[in-house]
Amino acid sequence: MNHNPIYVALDLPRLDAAEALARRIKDHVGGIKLGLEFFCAHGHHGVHELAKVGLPIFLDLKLHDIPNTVAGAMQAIHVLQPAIVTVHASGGRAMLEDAKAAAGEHTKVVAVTVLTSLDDDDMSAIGYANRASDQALRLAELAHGAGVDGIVCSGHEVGDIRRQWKDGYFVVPGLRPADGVLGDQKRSVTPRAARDAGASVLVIGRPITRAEDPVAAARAIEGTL
Ligand SMILES: O=C(O)c1cc(=O)[nH]c(=O)n1[C@@H]1O[C@H](COP(=O)(O)O)[C@@H](O)[C@H]1O
Repeated sequence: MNHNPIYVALDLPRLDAAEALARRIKDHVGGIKLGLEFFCAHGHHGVHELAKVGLPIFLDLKLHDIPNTVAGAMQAIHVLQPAIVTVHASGGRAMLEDAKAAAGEHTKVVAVTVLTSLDDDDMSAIGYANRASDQALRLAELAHGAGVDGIVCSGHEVGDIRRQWKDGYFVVPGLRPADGVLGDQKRSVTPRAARDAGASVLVIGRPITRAEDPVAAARAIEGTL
């Protein structure tokens, strides 16, 4: 892979700290992911500030609402020109179609299938009959049919999904180096395994942001790819 597929998840409460960390590690990652924690705290201003670092911005808003509302939200973020935006695949086909239609020309819309923090026990507790991997495959098929650019899934199912959707754009979070602390992630693989299975983007947060030396951690992970 020529370009660096790592998007660092800057799930940090402080804007100055997020910006400083992004500048330190920018030569070892390919993009910056800003999620709900960051966006709820710093909004458009925060995204504009982080965009100054010069890396593509992945706006992980995980939109999940009726089609009209999601389309309106997509339009409201045009001005931020994100490279990638997330919506939930379980919002349904019409929502996915309208999200894609409302997205900016250069924004990839990717649909979250089954969160990497969920395992098979969680699935039955939520009321899904399918196992997590089967449900991820099913939602990937729905997203493909709805015409979005790709999906978010775990490294456990990205290989199967890649076989069925050859040119899809696949974001894989929940990644941990071989000796990494899982925390709240339940469907985890190593960054290298996810890349080998067909991931387009590797989302990595705490293994870099909470490392004693984030630059060394990012460089070490980059070196395994
Ligand atoms: O959409 C996401 O990026 C996402 C989907 C998912 O299923 N699991 C998941 O962990 N994420 C995000 O990926 C990042 C993972 O962070 P770490 O567990 O710290 O590496 C977080 O910002 C999550 O919000």
